[in-house]
Amino acid sequence: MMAISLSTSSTAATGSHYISKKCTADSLSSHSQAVRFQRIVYNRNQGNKRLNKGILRIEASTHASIGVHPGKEIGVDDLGPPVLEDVPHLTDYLHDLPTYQSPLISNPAFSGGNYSFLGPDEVVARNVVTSWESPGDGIQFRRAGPREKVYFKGEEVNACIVTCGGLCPGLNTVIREIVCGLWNQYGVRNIIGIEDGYRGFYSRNTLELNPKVVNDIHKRGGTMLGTSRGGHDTAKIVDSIQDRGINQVYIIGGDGTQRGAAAIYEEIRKRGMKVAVVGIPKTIDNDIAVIDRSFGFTTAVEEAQRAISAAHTEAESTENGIGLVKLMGRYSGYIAMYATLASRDVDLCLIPEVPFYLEGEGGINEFVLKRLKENGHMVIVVAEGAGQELLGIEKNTSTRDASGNQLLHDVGLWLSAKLKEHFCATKGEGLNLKYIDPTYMIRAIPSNGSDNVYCTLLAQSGIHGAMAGYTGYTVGPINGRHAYIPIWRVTEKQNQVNIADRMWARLLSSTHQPAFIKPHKDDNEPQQRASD
Ligand SMILES: Nc1ncnc2c1ncn2[C@@H]1O[C@H](COP(=O)(O)OP(=O)(O)O)[C@@H](O)[C@H]1O
Ligand SMILES: O=P(O)(O)OC[C@H]1O[C@](O)(COP(=O)(O)O)[C@@H](O)[C@@H]1O
Ligand SMILES: [Mg+2]
Repeated sequence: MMAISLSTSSTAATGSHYISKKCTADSLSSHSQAVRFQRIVYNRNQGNKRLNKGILRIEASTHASIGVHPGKEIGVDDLGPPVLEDVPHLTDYLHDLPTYQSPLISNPAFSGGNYSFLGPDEVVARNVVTSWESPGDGIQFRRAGPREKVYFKGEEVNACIVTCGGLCPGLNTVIREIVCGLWNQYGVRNIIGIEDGYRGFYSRNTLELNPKVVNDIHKRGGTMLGTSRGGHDTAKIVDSIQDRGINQVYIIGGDGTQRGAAAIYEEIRKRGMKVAVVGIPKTIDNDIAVIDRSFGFTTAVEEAQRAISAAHTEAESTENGIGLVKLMGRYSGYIAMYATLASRDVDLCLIPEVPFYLEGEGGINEFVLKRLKENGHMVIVVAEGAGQELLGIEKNTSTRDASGNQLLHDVGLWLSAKLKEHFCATKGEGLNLKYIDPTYMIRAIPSNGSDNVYCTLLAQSGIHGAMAGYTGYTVGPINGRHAYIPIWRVTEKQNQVNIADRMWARLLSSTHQPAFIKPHKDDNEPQQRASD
């Protein structure tokens, strides 16, 4: 029985705001109902500070759901303003699906220890750093993990896995762990791999996957399934899913891929199919919003150290030596920033988020000459997307790849030429500049130990959600805990390095590089960049 009645009353004189709720004993057993209730309270109090001091009177046995005792009067502030950004569930559009006891209950790997299934009210908060004064935005995501009730019997699952977009260390590990997790934990026996990305759904054969086939793949870079850019045709993909009788789709890829996954989910829902769509976020650039970091990132940063060390060795072995390393990072400079922080040999790090300039006071030329004078050598790390505007690339006119991503010009070559030119003109002598561009070497490698563990968690979190009937979600860690995230959340914007954040400040204090704030032409006041 689901009977909720909300009644509100407020007295303007005192600013008290009463919300009382009467419901039957089992009415708020559903967490989403409890959260909806909290959201109503929160929304009602938004925009009116006085009402935040109001009283929420709970008159039902909802304490288990929202953590307070029945009948107790508590301030709205006691509850905080939680807003669950929930993910879709198959029962949102297929109302009478049967459920089954999770097979994990009798799995020795789980039942031997203190294993417990996740409750309906377990969530992960987006913000964990808040203040006494303000509890933060209250946004929460559903915690990932196994549920006691599942919506698929192992033997009825027909799963498929596809990898899309650029390579990333750990792709094979995720594939392996999805296969092994489905097989060993849920008794799934029908798992196929779609070859070569989205287009493989309708243009290629499939690979049969089982624990034996995937056993060693995590030791190799790349993806055993192949990948591609472009070629997403939603209707054709869903036709193929329907024709093959697939009912769980695991899609591993970056922001473009997740947009494709959202389109697939929408079409599947429109057709009323019992198919769970799971997005597993992947990108070497670490630019996926909401999640802590993307898998393969730490492996790439580690590999980048080899290039930076080589650049340093070359630079310090000659007079006026510069080692210049270009690292991946199309729109965000995370790899360059973390590789710089990890190395401590870097004198200058350039990223897309920080516009820079060469000439004049506070520019790169001045800094390079100064650092060479002080140390005799220097190391520069530049993210591939940095300074594109200086190379004369207009955002909307440049060429794009098959997925619509902007194709970049080589900022490393450009910077090498510019520095040599300036040094020769100023000093009348040559610069020993060695340009190292490891490009694909930092991503076409197997993942390191820590990324492997992370990939395992991602894969298993993804599987548990699909088995529990959730769909149309991306899985990933938020503040260290894995959660199910609505896909729109991770595609609405790309993460970029926040240069107002302390991590960038740490880098600046490690490199002592210029801030690239140009002196104002007229009054010598610093001119703030628009992006600051
Ligand atoms: N807006 C979109 N809608 C549907 N599919 C998309 C969209 N953007 C990209 N894709 C598809 O996602 C796949 C991977 O995208 P891409 O941008 O190359 O890599 P990534 O997913 O790593 O960002 C491609 O097959 C591409 O066609
Ligand atoms: O594989 P391609 O098409 O050369 O792409 C190179 C680009 O891929 C990236 O590794 C990012 O790829 P994704 O967006 O697919 O994760 C960028 O760093 C780089 O600019
Ligand atoms: Mg991308």
